[in-house]
Amino acid sequence: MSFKPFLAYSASAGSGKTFALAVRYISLLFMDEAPGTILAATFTNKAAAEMRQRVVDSLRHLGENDAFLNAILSETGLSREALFQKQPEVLARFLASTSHIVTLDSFFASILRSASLEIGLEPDFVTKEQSHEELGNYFLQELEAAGLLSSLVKLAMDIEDKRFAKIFELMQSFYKVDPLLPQPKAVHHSVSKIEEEVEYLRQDMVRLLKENGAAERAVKQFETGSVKELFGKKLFEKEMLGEHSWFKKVITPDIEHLYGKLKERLLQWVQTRELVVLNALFKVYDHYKNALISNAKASGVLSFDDLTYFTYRLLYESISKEFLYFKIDAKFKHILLDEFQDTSTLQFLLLKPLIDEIFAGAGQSELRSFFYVGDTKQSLYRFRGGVEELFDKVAQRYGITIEQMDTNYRSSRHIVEQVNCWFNGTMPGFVSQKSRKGAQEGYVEVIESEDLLQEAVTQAQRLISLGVDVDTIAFLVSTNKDGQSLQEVCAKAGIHTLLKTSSSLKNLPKIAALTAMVSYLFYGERIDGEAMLLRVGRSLDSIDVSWFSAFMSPLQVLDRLVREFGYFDNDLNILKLLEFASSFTDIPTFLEEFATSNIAVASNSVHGAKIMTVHGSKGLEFEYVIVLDRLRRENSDKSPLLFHYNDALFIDEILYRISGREYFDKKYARIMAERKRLSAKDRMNVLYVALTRAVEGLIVLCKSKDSMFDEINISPIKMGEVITQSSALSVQKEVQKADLQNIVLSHYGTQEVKESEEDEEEKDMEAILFGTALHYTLEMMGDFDNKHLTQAIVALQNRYGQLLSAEKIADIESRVAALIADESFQKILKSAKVGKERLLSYRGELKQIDLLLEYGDHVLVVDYKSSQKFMQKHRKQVQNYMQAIYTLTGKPTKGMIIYLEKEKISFISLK
Ligand SMILES: Nc1ncnc2c1ncn2[C@@H]1O[C@H](COP(=O)(O)OP(=O)(O)OP(=O)(O)O)[C@@H](O)[C@H]1O
Repeated sequence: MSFKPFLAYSASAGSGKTFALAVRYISLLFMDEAPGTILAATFTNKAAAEMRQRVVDSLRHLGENDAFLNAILSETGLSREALFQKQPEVLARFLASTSHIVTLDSFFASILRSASLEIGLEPDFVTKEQSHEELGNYFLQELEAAGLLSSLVKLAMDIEDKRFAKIFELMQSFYKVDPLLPQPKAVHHSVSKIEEEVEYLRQDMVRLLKENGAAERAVKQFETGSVKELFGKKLFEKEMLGEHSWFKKVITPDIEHLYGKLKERLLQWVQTRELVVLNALFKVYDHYKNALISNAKASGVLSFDDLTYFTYRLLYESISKEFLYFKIDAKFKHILLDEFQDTSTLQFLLLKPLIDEIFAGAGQSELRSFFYVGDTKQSLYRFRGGVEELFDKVAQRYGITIEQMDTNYRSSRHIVEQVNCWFNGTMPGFVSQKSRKGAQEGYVEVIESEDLLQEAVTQAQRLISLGVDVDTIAFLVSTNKDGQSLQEVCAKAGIHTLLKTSSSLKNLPKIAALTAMVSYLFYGERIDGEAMLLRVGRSLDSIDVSWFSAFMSPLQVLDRLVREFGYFDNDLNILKLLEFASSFTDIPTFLEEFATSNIAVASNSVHGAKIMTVHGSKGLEFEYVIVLDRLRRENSDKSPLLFHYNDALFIDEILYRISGREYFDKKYARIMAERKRLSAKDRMNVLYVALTRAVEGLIVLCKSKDSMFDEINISPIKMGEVITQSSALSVQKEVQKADLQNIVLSHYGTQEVKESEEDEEEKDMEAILFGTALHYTLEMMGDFDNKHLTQAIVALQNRYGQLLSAEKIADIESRVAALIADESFQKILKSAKVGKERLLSYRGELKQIDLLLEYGDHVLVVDYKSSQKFMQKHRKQVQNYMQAIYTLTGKPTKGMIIYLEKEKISFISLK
């Protein structure tokens, strides 16, 4: 057994840190640890959901991933036999208990919820960001009630600094780190008194300079109208005035002495001003904080910052540890943390009581463990309080061994080599990675271009034309705005893309077109109907909508539209829209509510190249990555206050930022230099994250001047070739207009897109309905397992509940259950890339393939049938599909008909 209870991995991108975390989690389960005692925290909800899925999948299909299996065997020390013997029990136990695979935020929310009454907060709070406007109002009311509105005005006047205009942001930046803030120091001096002294010194200086015959321009440096103006003079960067060429000839010991005193006084001036400003800010901040707290308590709506603040108060100020454990009904014996380099001090402090508890019990007979992984080269969230220094500090504090991992398991050979080459020597502390044995050659290309957007489109089109599936391409950009620009250009070029911000249902063009059609029918604006008609290749004059009545429910109208125009197209998002519409009785309310809705897009129904920011891509991987240089200038750091953290990672200094202060204040100069170094490091980290996301191919598009890649001395190169597994399988997933004109789409839910000639089979309406519903269930299965079957049956009931009897639904469920329990079926899925309901256009016909399984060297076309009644016809149909796939891919193509009959599942292979 190689299980080390206290361990951290600090390792480069793609070296398997998240993989190791999953292995460790499952190993603990096999070591008989209860799921409820293990806390596994990831950075995003998506990562947490993936981790949960991964645990279930791995427990179900333990034997299918050798690397995973071997790692678990080594961690647990169990034999293969023992492991497989335990598998059903471990899976059952995991599924039956509460697991804690979560984000830190949701974990803190759960702690807070279980004991919130202790701090006067109702446990049914919701977590949601609130608008600045709303918070601003609460804040002003609070200040007014305390008679402090005038101090806010005075503060604004005193500071006369544009950066302070965003006072709420400043207040919020305090609130974010509230427990870490220092007490403001008392003010011992008066600003006006210091200003008077400065003025005397300045006048003396002018007099002395003139007496010594200084040139006019030299004297002028000191002939200023205010202390602020004098403070801003660049000449103060000189330690001694004599170092400045304009004063060299006239310098005397008296002048130099005066210069020193002036600098001293100016430093005292800025420090006193800082204290005055901070004290005023803190006074106002107290009220801001009160406003937030009472608002959160009254409304039951908490922002993420509120969540952290309240949890901190709960853990550190309100209750005992014993009481907390009693309340949260869990005692964690194992903690596993991913992406630890981006953990903030506060987050760590919230976890600390739990970690301390683990170490307090270490050495006793019970197994306890703490494990964290991260890569300080990938820390991107300093601006949100992430402190990479925690990585080492935590290891030191608890005596944890930090281990390295040197092999890259993610990327192809050329990518690993090229990343080594770019960062070796340019990124401090970078250690080259090795490629894993048997890694693909892969592909890397760096292209210089002045029109990055156009080039990105050209490159994506080229990849697609070479057979790359558009779903496997990701564009990485610097900002959301850059992403939007790229999405527009891609849309014009006909490349389907998914932007993170477009993941709300109302932003999907297909759904937007459908709801606009409802709007057209109700309000009569012709333009609203155009988008949908264009998509189905019809015109307003050619459609009959006489069935429409303004008194119909939104659901009825949508349902009718979808049926009339064959719009369903197996799209889960249509179902989501129908579900949403079902709660409205009138059309105008539905349209209004939909316009402001935020309904998540069905995750497995989203197709297209992904567009995301580099920050958003952290921890993820994609087959092909196109990284774009920055399209817009980077915003400069304008924050008016600088926080300085001490060794314990608490804030020990808040510095008022003013240009030129570094000439007077050594500590400030040091902090500014450190900040500059860290910003440069952050920029480098962004490049590192961006360039390490690709599995197979990486294309970098950079500008010839002012490129963000300048820091790693990038230059055009090309290594390797694009080699795709499934050349032409990226056939249109979106129905093209031209195709639609040639075919008649049948009603949604049917598997056959082209309506075939009337024949005996299709006259039996009952059988058609049953067959359609069976296909629909199979189509709704995310994966072929029982969990997904349960979900698919819910979808089936939603859709066909009115049309099918309970008996028929139960029949469908048992047929699909029998299919997924069938070993030979699971065997054909193994090592195949699974495509469901693949739409392809062949010789002017649209074909929809139930299940397309792509293996390394061949393809298998699978068609489901509910009865063997028309076997000959079925064979012909599948052979037809095989021919189409063979022509498109050039790969040997086999066929299979799966008969899902009541009594048995049978498989007919076709060659
Ligand atoms: N020991 C291993 N054997 C085989 N494949 C592995 C192994 N470790 C990791 N992988 C695979 O390599 C890829 C990268 O792994 P993973 O995401 O865990 O890396 P990471 O270190 O967390 O990366 P990042 O720092 O970018 O988040 C994944 O596809 C993973 O399944």
